[in-house]
Amino acid sequence: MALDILVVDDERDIRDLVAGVLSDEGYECRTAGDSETAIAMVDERRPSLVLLDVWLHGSPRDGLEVLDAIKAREPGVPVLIFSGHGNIDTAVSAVSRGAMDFIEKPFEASKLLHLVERATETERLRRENERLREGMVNHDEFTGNSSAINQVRATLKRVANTGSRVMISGPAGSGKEVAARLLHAWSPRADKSFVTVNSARITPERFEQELFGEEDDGKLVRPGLLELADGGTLYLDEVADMPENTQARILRVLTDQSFVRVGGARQVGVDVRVVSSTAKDLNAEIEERRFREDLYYRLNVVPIEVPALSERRDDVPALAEHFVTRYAREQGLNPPAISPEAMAALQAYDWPGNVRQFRNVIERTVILAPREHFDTITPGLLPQEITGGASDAGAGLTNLMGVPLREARESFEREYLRIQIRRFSGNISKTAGFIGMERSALHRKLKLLGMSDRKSEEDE
Ligand SMILES: Nc1ncnc2c1ncn2[C@@H]1O[C@H](COP(=O)(O)OP(=O)(O)OP(=O)(O)O)[C@@H](O)[C@H]1O
Repeated sequence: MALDILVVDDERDIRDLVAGVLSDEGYECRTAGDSETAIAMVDERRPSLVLLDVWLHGSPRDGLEVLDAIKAREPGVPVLIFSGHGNIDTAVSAVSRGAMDFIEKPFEASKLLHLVERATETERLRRENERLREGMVNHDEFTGNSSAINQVRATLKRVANTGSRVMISGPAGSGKEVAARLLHAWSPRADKSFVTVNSARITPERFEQELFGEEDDGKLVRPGLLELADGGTLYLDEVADMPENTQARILRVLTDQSFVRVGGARQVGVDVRVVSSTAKDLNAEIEERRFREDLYYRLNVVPIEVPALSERRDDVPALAEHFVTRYAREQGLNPPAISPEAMAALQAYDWPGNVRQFRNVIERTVILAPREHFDTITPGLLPQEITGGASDAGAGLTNLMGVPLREARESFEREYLRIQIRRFSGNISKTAGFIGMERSALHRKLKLLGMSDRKSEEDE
């Protein structure tokens, strides 16, 4: 989509001339001849840039007042000022009130184009960033129907419409970013950017430039991530990794909704919703003085916890179906079924890398599966690390050859029940249902095998 520029000048010739030059370069132009039309046009659709004459004959508001009105509505929209010889002072004061730069009339088309290009760089980067992220992330839905995930989804829905800050905690790969994107997609900011600040990937020396952008002699050199997120959501991934001096500055941005670029002197206003995530225990980080307590309270208005996959094993079937379908399609295959034994192995495994590891395992399995008659995923197709338990059982069988049948049977039953109970997260009713026993009979059996666990009984 072309960048949309609003040209505001009371002289029709100038408006048409500027609009003509810009249209030839592929920009989309709207024009306004007076202050009120200009403001109405900003309200109608956020422009990528406004070119504004300081002198607006016959308008209720002059150029500086129009500038204020635009900045009050859309603080992130850059404004370039046209000035005549007689009013350079006004143009300079416009810059101190938030305009990006000014250009004196009469001007050369090349000079105008150069300034416009620089002024729209933020918008171009913002779109580019969005496009890249969309391609990369593939719009994962937040798959899963465990009560934990349903609860997360319900909280996201409830807070999406508010501007509240949200902090999402959970181990690496559990889906914190997927949850944050869903929150953004459900919020009124959905048509603006979702920008990620990846604290672990930015070097501490570059942090401030990345976040706040750079300015030289009053001119924007490079916009920061905060500006790219204007109107949208800023996702602070792993906040605990943020350098300490940046923590203090972020705190100020949250209070003022404005910041100063590196090398700059004036305040730049932004309207962002901040969502942060952490895999660390922030209370411990605060105690160790690595994370600011005041920032913690600012960010953690609505806490959301995404548990490890091993704590919500009932999400495994839905996730398996989701990823098997996706990767089979990518390979041009019909999605295969998953055998009950393979599903049991997937559910019993502990997934230290959580959903990310799960996704990678399914992708690898689908890619490496033999192409002929590939209609079902069986345990043999899963990586050894996942089915390790099953092959241990084979080794166990050899060991059992040395003991009487009754002892061997008990050993087997103990191992079998241990895995099944884990697979159903300790829920005895569900385990009993699956293995085909009455719940009370299963309790008796567990007692007999010396496996009854008070916790799982209390859980029911
Ligand atoms: N509920 C889910 N439904 C579908 N895909 C998911 C889900 N949770 C996680 N994923 C997948 O797992 C990958 C990792 O998720 P995500 O990046 O959100 O984790 P994270 O908790 O933010 O981890 P990290 O802190 O390590 O970045 C994502 O790319 C996504 O494909």
